[in-house]
Amino acid sequence: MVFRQTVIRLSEKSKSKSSSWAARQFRDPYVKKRLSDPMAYRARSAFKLLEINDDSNKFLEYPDVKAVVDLGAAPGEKGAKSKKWSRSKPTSPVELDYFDPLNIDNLDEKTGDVTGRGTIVSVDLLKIESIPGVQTLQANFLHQSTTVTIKNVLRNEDNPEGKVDVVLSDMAANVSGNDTHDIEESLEICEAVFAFAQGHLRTAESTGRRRGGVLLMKFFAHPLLEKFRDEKLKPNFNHVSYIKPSSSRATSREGYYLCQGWRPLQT
Ligand SMILES: C[S@@+](CC[C@H](N)C(=O)[O-])C[C@H]1O[C@@H](n2cnc3c(N)ncnc32)[C@H](O)[C@@H]1O
Repeated sequence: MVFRQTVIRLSEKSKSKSSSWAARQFRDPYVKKRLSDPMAYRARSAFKLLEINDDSNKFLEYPDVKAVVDLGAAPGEKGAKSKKWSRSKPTSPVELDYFDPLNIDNLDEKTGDVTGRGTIVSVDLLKIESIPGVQTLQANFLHQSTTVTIKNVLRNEDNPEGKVDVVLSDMAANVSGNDTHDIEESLEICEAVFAFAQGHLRTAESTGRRRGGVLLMKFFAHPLLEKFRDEKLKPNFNHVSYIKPSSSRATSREGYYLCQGWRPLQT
């Protein structure tokens, strides 16, 4: 498997730039254009992420957020069907075929240079088209070797332990129609994501922020998932909330747990 190397250059300039991330995003006419046209987004999750970030004390925008792991990152049906998603050379800025919703790499769309403050690793069973500034990995997250690979990608001289500041999981198995089976799969994925957080998430204490160390995960509503939240998430995070973004289909039983402030019971 091939990785596109992220160029990491930490500068005061890029740090201050990133703090006004959302404001810039919404002022940017090209982003506005893409917001007005959902088909121009590679992934529907970009909308959910923007919405959740905006409504939740903008957890992605802290300058200390330098490593993000994005699980289940391949575009959904809508994005994949979009013609605009092809990798052909864009003829004008509004036809750019990528959008990094995290923007932590501060990609210069004109030059293609990446001058950001950190690393994004995107993982999916399906192939993810390359995104400038993002390291993509086609792999089964449930395999232990995937975790090892992610850690190796995250490791660098600024992050020798391969720690993560934010873990995002939009992973979900295909709905089978068998409720018991679908819930079991959702639980299995959530347990695996939690186990990854246990090994890799930076603690709130080490960031000096009560809400530092963030895990945002998709789940399918069911009492077993509530039990998981009460037994695993609540005791290990300072703040856990349930989120149903308006951009998530009302008919879907999907929801998100936003867990902020990792304070593991056992390290
Ligand atoms: C809801 S889709 C993600 C959609 C995408 N984030 C978007 O908004 O367009 C769920 C994704 O999780 C991925 N997935 C499910 N199980 C996985 C696993 N064990 N390892 C990696 N990816 C997985 C699927 O391949 C699928 O692309």
